[in-house]
Amino acid sequence: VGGPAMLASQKDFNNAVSQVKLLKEDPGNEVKLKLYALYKQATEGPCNVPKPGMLDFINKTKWDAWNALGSLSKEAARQNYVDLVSRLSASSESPSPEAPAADRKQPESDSLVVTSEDGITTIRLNRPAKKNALTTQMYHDIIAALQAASKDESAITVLTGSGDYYCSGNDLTNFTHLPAGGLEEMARSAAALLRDFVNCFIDFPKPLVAVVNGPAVGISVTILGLFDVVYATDRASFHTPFSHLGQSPEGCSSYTFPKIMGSSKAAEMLLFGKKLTAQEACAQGLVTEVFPDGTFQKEVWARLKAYSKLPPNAMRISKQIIRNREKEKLHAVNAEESSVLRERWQSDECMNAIASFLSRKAKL
Ligand SMILES: CCCC/C=C/CC(=O)SCCNC(=O)CCNC(=O)[C@H](O)C(C)(C)COP(=O)(O)OP(=O)(O)OC[C@H]1O[C@@H](n2cnc3c(N)ncnc32)[C@H](O)[C@@H]1OP(=O)(O)O
Repeated sequence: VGGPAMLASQKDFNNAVSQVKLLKEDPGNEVKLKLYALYKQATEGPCNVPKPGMLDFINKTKWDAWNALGSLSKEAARQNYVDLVSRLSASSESPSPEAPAADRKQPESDSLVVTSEDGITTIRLNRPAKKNALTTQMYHDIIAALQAASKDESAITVLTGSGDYYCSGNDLTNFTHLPAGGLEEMARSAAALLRDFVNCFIDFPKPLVAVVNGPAVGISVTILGLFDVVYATDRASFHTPFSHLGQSPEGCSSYTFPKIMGSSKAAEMLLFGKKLTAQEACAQGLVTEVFPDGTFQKEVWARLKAYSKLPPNAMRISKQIIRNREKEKLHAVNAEESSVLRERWQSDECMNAIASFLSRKAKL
């Protein structure tokens, strides 16, 4: 998806190692620890040396930082090291510390806005005139934004929407741009994109928060089961009209929804398209907390800013413990859901439903 970004070379890495020694300002212990861990990972690979004893405090702290990088590849660690040094060099030359996302590759279109501030990377769906419906380009951009956020300096990542909707799900006109290979090829490439997109949520290593600023439809609802926390305005609703569209569940919801809310509540949503209010979604465990619309943004962001000051490694590790044993299962579910949808998208039921929406005969 989108092709892998070019990773830093050994020469870039060696230059960065020399550059660290020339930094004008001491970057502080936390950053030095991160540099140490990345250096070890880049040169020796994952930590497999014995853990120092409790009283060997300094070496134990260093070991913890290295070990927290888990199975990060040598190449990715080298890239992260080079990025970190380049940020440190830039900030020791310029007085502006508020640009942690300046080196982030910006999305290809204005329909997605990615910012990083106060330890929070925010990915904002920005197509309010179309209720933030997800175009093919937006899926690619969200994948890239999540990949960048997983490596940046922020502690927490947030997905939210601009305007009155959170997201109206897949842009139904995505299905009207038939490639040369016809419907079959369209369904194949959409299924591959869906699988990559959902995999990024399954694998995302940091706390991931949905700030649901309005109604949510389709895939924007199903992936909520892969978020760590979901805050919603009391104006939000949660709608998965798959049967109406001749489609079937995705985003691992066929597994996460029954687990979260019990099989019969999940079936009412996923089979019959029952739309939940924010309060109902909260009572069923899909939403963490509902806020009055008037104070939603203020209350939620104040809370997230406070959470973003918590030790980031502790949050990552806690997330790993909570989620890791499920990962294999989730990847299998995602693969199955994507493959079933590949068939569904070629069905008459689905084509008729989409044609009906596009010709304005039906609204959900
Ligand atoms: C490759 C991965 C594929 C993953 C598959 C995922 C499956 C899903 O996500 S299924 C869910 C698909 N979504 C829908 O079916 C929602 C369709 N939209 C609606 O029913 C309504 O637009 C609404 C209930 C969301 C909002 O109704 P409202 O009356 O308030 O506003 P509208 O005038 O209808 O919308 C404004 C504007 O936005 C366009 N639009 C809204 N949603 C979509 C959409 N999902 N796809 C394409 N376009 C959408 C709508 O057509 C209007 O456009 P115009 O102003 O140009 O008429």
